[in-house]
Amino acid sequence: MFLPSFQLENKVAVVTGAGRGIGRALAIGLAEAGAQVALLARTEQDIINVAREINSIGAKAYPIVTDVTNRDEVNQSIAKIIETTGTIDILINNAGMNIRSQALDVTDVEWHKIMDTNLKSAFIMSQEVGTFMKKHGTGGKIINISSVAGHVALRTGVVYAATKAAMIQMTKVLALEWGQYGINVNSIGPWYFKTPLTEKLLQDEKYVDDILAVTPLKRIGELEELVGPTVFLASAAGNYITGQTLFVDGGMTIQGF
Ligand SMILES: NC(=O)C1=CN([C@@H]2O[C@H](COP(=O)(O)OP(=O)(O)OC[C@H]3O[C@@H](n4cnc5c(N)ncnc54)[C@H](OP(=O)(O)O)[C@@H]3O)[C@@H](O)[C@H]2O)C=CC1
Ligand SMILES: C[C@H](O)[C@@H]1OC(=O)[C@H](O)[C@@H]1O
Repeated sequence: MFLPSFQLENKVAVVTGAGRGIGRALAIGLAEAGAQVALLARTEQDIINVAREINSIGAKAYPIVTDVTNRDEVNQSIAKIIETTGTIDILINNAGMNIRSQALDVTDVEWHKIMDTNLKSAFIMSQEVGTFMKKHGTGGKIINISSVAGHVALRTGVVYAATKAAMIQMTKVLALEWGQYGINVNSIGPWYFKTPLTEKLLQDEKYVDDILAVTPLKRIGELEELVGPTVFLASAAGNYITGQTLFVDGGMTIQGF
């Protein structure tokens, strides 16, 4: 037998930013692969709605209102997940936001908002879940949702780009430190996908033309095309992959001239 399992039966996954967009899609996809899924976000109704979608396919979901930039709330939510399920096997650091300012216009408030939401949250979630995984001794999978913006220069803001580049480097160092505990740490780097974060931009035909001009596959990605690579990295099929960033980008990051 050479084909490993892509199934996540009996696994417990935690998804941050699971109430909308990519996080919602990843949470449902992980549940479809067999996982129980804890859904973390600040808007209770959003995560309740996603939990209902997951329950409707016969899977278990745990909506837990959490501001993942707040260490105390993170600790309380992780303790609640472990108390309820007994374990955490998979962490998806997806929560993120952007304020698309030119560098000279960025305020301190904007800096801290983007840094805390995109980078600090991923780090404190990884610290708290990594502590459990190390102590529990059964390893685990941590997947950070970075962006092509962390690898090539986009016009969507320098602070956001810095957080996404930092996520890629954080992925490598955590993979180095935690490999000995059987914890795989990887990143996914999406190009544009239609979500509430990008919806207005993707309604602008000229903007979409600009996107497609630098996208070899000449189309915007579908959310299920992010779910597949994420489930792959979260499953046994990804057991010997760590410290890597998988760009799910229609070829955008290889486009030269
Ligand atoms: N859409 C795209 O084209 C791309 C997106 N990405 C990345 O993918 C990730 C998801 O993006 P996308 O789905 O588009 O974004 P959305 O704005 O659609 O969703 C963001 C999610 O994160 C949650 N969130 C935001 N702040 C916090 C917080 N402090 N605590 C807990 N949850 C929080 C939101 O819920 P709530 O407000 O209720 O807390 C929401 O559920 C982000 O990291 C983004 O950078 C990367 C490349 C491209
Ligand atoms: C592709 C980027 O991650 C994405 O594009 C946007 O406009 C968002 O603000 C993000 O930067």
